[in-house]
Amino acid sequence: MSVFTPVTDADLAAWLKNYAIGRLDDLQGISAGVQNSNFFVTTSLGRYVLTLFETMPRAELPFFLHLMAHLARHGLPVPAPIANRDNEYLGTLSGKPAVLVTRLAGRSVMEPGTAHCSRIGAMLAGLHLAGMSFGRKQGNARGAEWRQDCAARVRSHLPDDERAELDAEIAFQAGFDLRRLPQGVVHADLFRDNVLWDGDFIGGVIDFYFAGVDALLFDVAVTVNDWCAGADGQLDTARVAALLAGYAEARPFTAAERAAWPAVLRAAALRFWLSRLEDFHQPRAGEMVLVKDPGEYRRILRLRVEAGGLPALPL
Ligand SMILES: Nc1ncnc2c1ncn2[C@@H]1O[C@H](COP(=O)(O)OP(=O)(O)O)[C@@H](O)[C@H]1O
Ligand SMILES: N[C@@H](CCOP(=O)(O)O)C(=O)O
Repeated sequence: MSVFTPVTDADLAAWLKNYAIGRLDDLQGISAGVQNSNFFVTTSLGRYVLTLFETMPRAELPFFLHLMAHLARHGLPVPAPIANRDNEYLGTLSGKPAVLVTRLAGRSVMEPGTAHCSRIGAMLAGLHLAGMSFGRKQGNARGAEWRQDCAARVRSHLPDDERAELDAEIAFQAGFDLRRLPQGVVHADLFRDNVLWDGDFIGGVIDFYFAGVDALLFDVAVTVNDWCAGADGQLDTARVAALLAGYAEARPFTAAERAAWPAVLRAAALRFWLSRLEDFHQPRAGEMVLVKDPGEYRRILRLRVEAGGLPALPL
């Protein structure tokens, strides 16, 4: 979505009295996104995005909000959370934890070229380096343990051949520990639809609500699987090379990362196959709900498993 929880103009206008951003002019539900309810909010003083958190525990939210504020301070183009008159980022609206952030300029580019991929690689490395000085710690909510648990939840919904594929990948990943690789704060969902372009420049990186501490290479793999694949899921070697070179210029890869790369690409593909399977087989109710195709990530995973000639990480 999605809008799972509606917000009325009257409720929002009353809520905004606790902020210093003027009076409400317009409120529009946003149909993109899958996990939270999002709205574009225009006030007499500016343009914002309102997010109502649907399922995440309230205690986990300050990590994301302070991370965005931290990265914005480090010059990265991320939404800045807006503090209310009590100096808090997080409030409550329609019974849900809620935040306002700045609305960033630009549009997603869904058919990126090598120049886009090079910038994305550089920005991701910048995000990882800036994250090193972020003091709060919270694990990746879609990390290795979640992947095992989610597989156990969805496998009974699958036909035999698909279940066998899933079981085989879970067994493979169980023998592989991402914690041996360099760790840090990862975005964990840096898909094309989470980046807004302002001409040739990155105008915004959004959707930090899957961020957490994990292997930095996992983030690179999530990003490569989305930005550098064709419609058939095959990797485009020129885009992969551009993204990895852009990244490595700021943070060179380690020998352990180079050895682990094929397995990490698989872990990253598995993570999105699983979440899409869960959303597909156990959908949540809502006013506008977007469900993404699990088949796309099953295919991507299969290709990464079969791949002989995966582009290597640069030295
Ligand atoms: N700060 C922002 N600035 C501009 N657009 C935004 C911003 N945050 C979200 N959006 C828009 O809302 C859509 C859904 O947001 P997203 O964070 O992906 O949803 P979800 O939280 O459900 O994953 C995005 O695709 C984008 O169009
Ligand atoms: N990027 C994920 C889904 C997460 O949704 P988002 O709208 O929060 O990016 C996917 O493609 O499965």
